[in-house]
Amino acid sequence: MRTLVAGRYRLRSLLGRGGMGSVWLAEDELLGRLVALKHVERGGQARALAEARAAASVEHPGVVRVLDLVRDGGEPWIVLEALTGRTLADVLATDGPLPVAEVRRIGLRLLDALEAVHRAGVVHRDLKPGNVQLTHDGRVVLIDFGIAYCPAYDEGPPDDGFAGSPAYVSPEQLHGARPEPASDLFTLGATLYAAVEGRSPFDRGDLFATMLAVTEADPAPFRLAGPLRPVIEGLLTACPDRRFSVAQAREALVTPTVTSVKRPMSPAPPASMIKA
Ligand SMILES: Nc1ncnc2c1ncn2[C@@H]1O[C@H](COP(=O)(O)OP(=O)(O)OP(=O)(O)O)[C@@H](O)[C@H]1O
Repeated sequence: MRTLVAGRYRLRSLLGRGGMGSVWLAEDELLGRLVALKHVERGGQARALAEARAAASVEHPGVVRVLDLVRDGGEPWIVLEALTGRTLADVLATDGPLPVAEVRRIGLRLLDALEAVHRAGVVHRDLKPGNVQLTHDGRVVLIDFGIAYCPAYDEGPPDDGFAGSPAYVSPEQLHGARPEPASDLFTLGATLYAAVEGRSPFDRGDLFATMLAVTEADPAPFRLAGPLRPVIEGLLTACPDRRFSVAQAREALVTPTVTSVKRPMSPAPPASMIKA
């Protein structure tokens, strides 16, 4: 494994590995500071450029900062601010479900981040516990814009069929609908459910059953959410037009007495949309 990338970034240690590639802690030897380097191993230069542009178009403390996009031996590396801490997924795996007050704080910070993302015209499309970094200084940061939709650069809706994480996507994503901000609010609901209940609301063990649950079933029973249940249900409303907006979710999080919203049904996805 090379240790110096683009003649400047000295790789120090592996921070994480996902479906698209690996993320390294590195030292920027020119400026003498630490950065995170994401080696985009799948999808090549075009995918890396799309990911870097989508994240770079948002300037907000709740969104990972993109510093550069470099090539080394023809391979793309995204240079990101180095975040401390762990992902929400890691925290849940080791510590179990979080207290209501902490989930409320995370929810409010993620709403701020999503508002900035949507104001920039971007749809993240992959909000889930594994893409939320909780830093040591209390930041809640949205990472991984690998499948984000950014109309300023994308010519049309993504042609990748279903993309996202089945246990967290919205029903309309499963149907291949044009990406809309409302989808990120559904995935926020699924993420907050997981944070307070300790598991995905729709994961049924296998891919097909999980996708059916997203489109047809109610979330798994609430046991620990307490006052957060109404806002999570409002966000998990199947019909995007009736789903909670950022403003409604924020209001329900700060005054958790909103009446519970019944989650309407939506049709199952066509079999052609389902990838193994
Ligand atoms: N800027 C950063 N600072 C510190 N750690 C990071 C940073 N970005 C990502 N990571 C770590 O690297 C891991 C993988 O990052 P990321 O989710 O961007 O990769 P991916 O290949 O797109 O993953 P996935 O397939 O899970 O979506 C994250 O879970 C996180 O632990």
